[in-house]
Amino acid sequence: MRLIPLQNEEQVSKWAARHIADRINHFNPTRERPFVLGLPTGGTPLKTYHELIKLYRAGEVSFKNVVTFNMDEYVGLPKEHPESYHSFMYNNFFNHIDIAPENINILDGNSSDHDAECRRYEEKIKSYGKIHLFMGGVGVDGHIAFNEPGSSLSSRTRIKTLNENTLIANSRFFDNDVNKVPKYALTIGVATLLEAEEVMLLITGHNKAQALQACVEGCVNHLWTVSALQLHRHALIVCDEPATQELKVKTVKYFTQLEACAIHSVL
Ligand SMILES: N[C@@H]1[C@@H](O)[C@H](O)[C@@H](COP(=O)(O)O)O[C@@H]1O
Repeated sequence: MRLIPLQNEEQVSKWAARHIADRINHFNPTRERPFVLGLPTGGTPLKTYHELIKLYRAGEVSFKNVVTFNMDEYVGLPKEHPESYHSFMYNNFFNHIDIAPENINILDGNSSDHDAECRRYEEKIKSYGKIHLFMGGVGVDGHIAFNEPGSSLSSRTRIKTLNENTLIANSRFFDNDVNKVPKYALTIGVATLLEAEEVMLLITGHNKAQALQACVEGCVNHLWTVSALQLHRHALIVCDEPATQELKVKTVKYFTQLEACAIHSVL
């Protein structure tokens, strides 16, 4: 695991955007051999999307030969709803870059057969071989994508019931009315995420401090699904200072020193 402790959200988003651009450019994708990028929604990655758009406009990266897979989508919310993850992705990212529409993959939360939709998604990922880089965020209770506490660490893409914490946290996007938040979502599984070649999580803010601690210092535990990252060969956590509040000083120092002198293997 690499932990990149930075000062603030702005630094986190610039670091993450630069990392994604570097990975794409190093891969040198073509139409026949695209770069496959996994993407999240949420407040945390918003600034990273803005930074990626800036890099694209500056000619420093192109998404022409990039295929994307989103982590999750609410069930039963129309695609056009302003809070659907479809709307989020198009409004905040896809409409501003040169990605081909046919290269965008987002789970369909309105399909008539959710199980078949989830199977289709897994098969589509497999058809590209693997996801090269999956960016993610984390919930206050340590969930990744919508893998709520207690989710199997070997789970695949499936329908999940959202727990009360998540409904309350996400009600901020639904007029602060918990009853307006969809009760179910389709989500990639923990195992789906772990199969990506590299996973980069963005963890910012005081309210994520316990999740970061569980991820870096805790035991691998299904109650904090983010801790499954410890099983990944190339897990990368980019965090700000407020998020490190629950970590031991020793832990932060250790990872800071590692970054200062590390030689990173090429994936
Ligand atoms: N399914 C999403 C997660 O993918 C996201 O990481 C989490 C935290 O979002 P935020 O970044 O807004 O705190 O929210 C939702 O539950």
